[in-house]
Amino acid sequence: MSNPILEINDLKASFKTYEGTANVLDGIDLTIHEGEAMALVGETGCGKSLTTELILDLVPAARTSGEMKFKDEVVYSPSVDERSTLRGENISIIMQDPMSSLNPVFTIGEQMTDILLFGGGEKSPIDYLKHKLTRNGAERKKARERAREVLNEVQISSPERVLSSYPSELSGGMRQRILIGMALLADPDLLIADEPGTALDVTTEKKILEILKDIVDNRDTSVIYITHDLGVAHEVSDRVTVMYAGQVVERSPTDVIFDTPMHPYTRTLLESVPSLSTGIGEGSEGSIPSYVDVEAECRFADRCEFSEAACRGVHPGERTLDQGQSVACHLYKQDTGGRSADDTDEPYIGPPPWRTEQKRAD
Ligand SMILES: Nc1ncnc2c1ncn2[C@@H]1O[C@H](COP(=O)(O)OP(=O)(O)OP(=O)(O)O)[C@@H](O)[C@H]1O
Ligand code: NI
Repeated sequence: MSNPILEINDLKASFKTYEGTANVLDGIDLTIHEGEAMALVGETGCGKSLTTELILDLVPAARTSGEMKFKDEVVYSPSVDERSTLRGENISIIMQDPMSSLNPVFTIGEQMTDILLFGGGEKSPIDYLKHKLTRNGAERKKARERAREVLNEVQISSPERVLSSYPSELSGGMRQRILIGMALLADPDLLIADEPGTALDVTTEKKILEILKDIVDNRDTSVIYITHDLGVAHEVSDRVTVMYAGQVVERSPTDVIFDTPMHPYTRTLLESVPSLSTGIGEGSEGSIPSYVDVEAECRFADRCEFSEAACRGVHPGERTLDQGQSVACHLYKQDTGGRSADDTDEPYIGPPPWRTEQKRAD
């Protein structure tokens, strides 16, 4: 396997709310390798966006702990007060909502060249105007040329026209492509795509995902796709990380997880992927627990048909299985004769209970 580009260790994040402290992220570990496409999957509110926004330090209200490394450089650690900011340099994020990420009063061309000339960060209006007036025409022309290049890359066939347009003059699909283009301007080594295209109709969303996948394949960029849909993950990713209520419950190569989901939550997610024949997913019952006073150590315990006393008292820990899969679930301790996840050197590799039931029925 290639080198890790991003490593996150034991990331925790909480918020002060009127009801008390919301402990949202509960020790997230993530590793992305060079050139790898990872899908971060889980239902709404489970902390997918928060995890990736913390990488870019976009959540000032969050109280955090843990360690983060990007290309072997420590960007965040409990011993360091100030985080170095990676935004715009090596990591780009494609936001979910094209309309709120584009400025309605500037043309696409102006917005793209401004990113190239002044960076994407916040500036005071005075600084901004000063810059804008002093930059020379040649530089601006070069920036516009580069903007045209990335618009080609996102398969926009009339880049000149688009560069002269205002966001409101373009379709939703077009705007989403532009956001992808903007994320590419900085030539990022890691791209984070937060549910790209989900605000659009299904056909357009599919097209957006295809374009994105082509770009990622061509550039060999590492990418994190955030999605609530395992069907999407199947199309675009090499590896899947499943989150539930601020915890990672399972990781797996994409092709393996569809065949053998190990965590009961992954299984319910799979059942909610619309089947090709009926087009209707079953969905799963219940919703994620409140992050204020989460009691169970496995946060899925309340919704899990296999839950037992241990699930509420002890965090299951993550155990490595065959085929590059790993799972955090007490189910996979039972058949090891009661040994805990930490002291066993022969991890339980038997099938999940629903598989055994299937076999009996056959
Ligand atoms: N600034 C904040 N202040 C308070 N709570 C926050 C803040 N940002 C995120 N949260 C909480 O963190 C939890 C996780 O949110 P997040 O947006 O990461 O979920 P998600 O998995 O991306 O969901 P979705 O699929 O709906 O985008 C939510 O309960 C949310 O209320
Ligand atoms: Ni989100």
